[in-house]
Amino acid sequence: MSFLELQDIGVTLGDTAVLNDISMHVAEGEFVSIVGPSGAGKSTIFRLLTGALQQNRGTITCNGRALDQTAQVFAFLPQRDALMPWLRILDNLTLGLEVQGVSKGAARARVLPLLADFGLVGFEGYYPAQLSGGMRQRAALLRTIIQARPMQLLDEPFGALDALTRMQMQKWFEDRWQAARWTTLLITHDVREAVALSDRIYVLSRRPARVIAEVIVPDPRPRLGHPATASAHALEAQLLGILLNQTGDDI
Ligand SMILES: Nc1ncnc2c1ncn2[C@@H]1O[C@H](COP(=O)(O)OP(=O)(O)OP(=O)(O)O)[C@@H](O)[C@H]1O
Repeated sequence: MSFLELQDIGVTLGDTAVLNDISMHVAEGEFVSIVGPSGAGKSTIFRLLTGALQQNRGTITCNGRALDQTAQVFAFLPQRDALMPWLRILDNLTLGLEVQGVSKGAARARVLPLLADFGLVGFEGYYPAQLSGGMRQRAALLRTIIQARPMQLLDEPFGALDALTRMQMQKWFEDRWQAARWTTLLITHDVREAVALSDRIYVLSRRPARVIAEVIVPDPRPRLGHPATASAHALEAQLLGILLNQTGDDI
């Protein structure tokens, strides 16, 4: 049984049909990515999962039960403004736990041992604007992961980074994921990133989004830091071809 299951989800916002009969699933410990054209409706799926929006049609279940918005299934890394600029890094890191009701002291005790692995030792007292883009994203990822929720929702976590930092972060994240096997749903525009990190990839059409392809990535991990295999290149080309067929002028 899948951990998360979306069945025939339809969303209309105002007069705009955004999602059209979307069905997808994620198994426990699986890494699944969603790719699709700009404005297709990818983030809208996360808004449904986090309870910010209600679907017009279809069902979402988690472990076979209707998604209970109070069950705190998901740790969510939003696309923008992931860190509070007015809070020091350590306070940003503990924020998610404090919102769950964990005391500041207990939250710090959970965060501090992980700072080294996330490359943040010595930066606890800095404000987000004082860190590099890569460090800010590592902090945002740590704040998400430390919540120890059953599933991570990551919306373009590396999207704002320069190309070199993005590659370094992807490799770093692949290593962390391989060790921890967080159940993960990732939104990305980057097909290379999707192929490098995922077990499975859903491709959405342009709006109103429906699933137009589902591909399995068979390559063993770790994948990054090695030359990509011929099958990975072929998958990337296949995904790009599907996406380019979907995009008009709004890519
Ligand atoms: N309140 C609303 N009324 C009408 N349309 C809306 C509303 N909110 C969002 N939309 C539309 O829904 C579509 C889906 O938005 P969403 O942010 O989910 O796309 P996305 O695939 O995540 O985009 P991107 O890749 O650019 O981040 C967009 O085309 C947007 O214009």
